[in-house]
Amino acid sequence: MNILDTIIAHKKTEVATRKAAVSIKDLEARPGYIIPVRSLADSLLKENSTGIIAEFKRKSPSKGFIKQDANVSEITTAYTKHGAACLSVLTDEHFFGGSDEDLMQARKNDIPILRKDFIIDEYQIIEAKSIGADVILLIAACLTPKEVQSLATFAASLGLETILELHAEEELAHICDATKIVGINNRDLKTFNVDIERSLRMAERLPADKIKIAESGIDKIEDILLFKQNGFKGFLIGEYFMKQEDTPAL
Ligand SMILES: O=P(O)(O)OC[C@@H](O)[C@@H](O)c1c[nH]c2ccccc12
Repeated sequence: MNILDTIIAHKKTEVATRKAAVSIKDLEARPGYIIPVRSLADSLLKENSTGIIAEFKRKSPSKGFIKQDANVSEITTAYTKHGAACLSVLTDEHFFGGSDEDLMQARKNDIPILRKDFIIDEYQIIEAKSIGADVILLIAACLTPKEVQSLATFAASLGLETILELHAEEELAHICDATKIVGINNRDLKTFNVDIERSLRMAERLPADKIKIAESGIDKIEDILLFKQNGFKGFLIGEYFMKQEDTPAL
């Protein structure tokens, strides 16, 4: 089993446990459920947008701990103050050391928030809304095209946007009407190899009407300029920011 298979197997058990513990009715009654949703698409298409999607990530299976004692409130507020277009908060506990609580703390910032997790079930989308997320991620490598279509349509019915994450050309068939934002992950989630050029190669193959985001391994302004020249509107950056002693100016 590769790491992605391991994560998904674990996620299935986790979702079953969560479903048994908290009913959908209880999720819908949470205060976060009724707060207005902020649009990532609108934020990225603003003329003066930095396009930066700044991620809060304590650890990852590929890197281990990046910043174990990181303070989510301080870091996400600094990201927002320095012009991030969106926050991304890992909520997966087991592999990434995140939590729903982290996202709820980040929610005090008035910009869109991506719930970064491995979504395989509608329940997790209701959960995302209940903790104040605006955007969810659907990863093509662990879903069928039909599942993407159905989960993205469900998210839209709750007012949430979806980023469809692609890595390989074979996954282009996962693109559907319900997903207007497409992220290209430069990191292969099965091997952890990072190749920045991947975004550029895949970009040529994407329909023109999709908003394009480059994800992972970005640590230079030159990378961002190159992505911009190739039509990317968003740049998802985690490790580079999390490794800084001070949160860097954008
Ligand atoms: O830390 P990086 O290399 O800047 O990458 C951020 C983000 O792209 C990465 O965390 C990510 C992209 N897709 C994912 C899916 C699940 C977990 C994590 C991810």
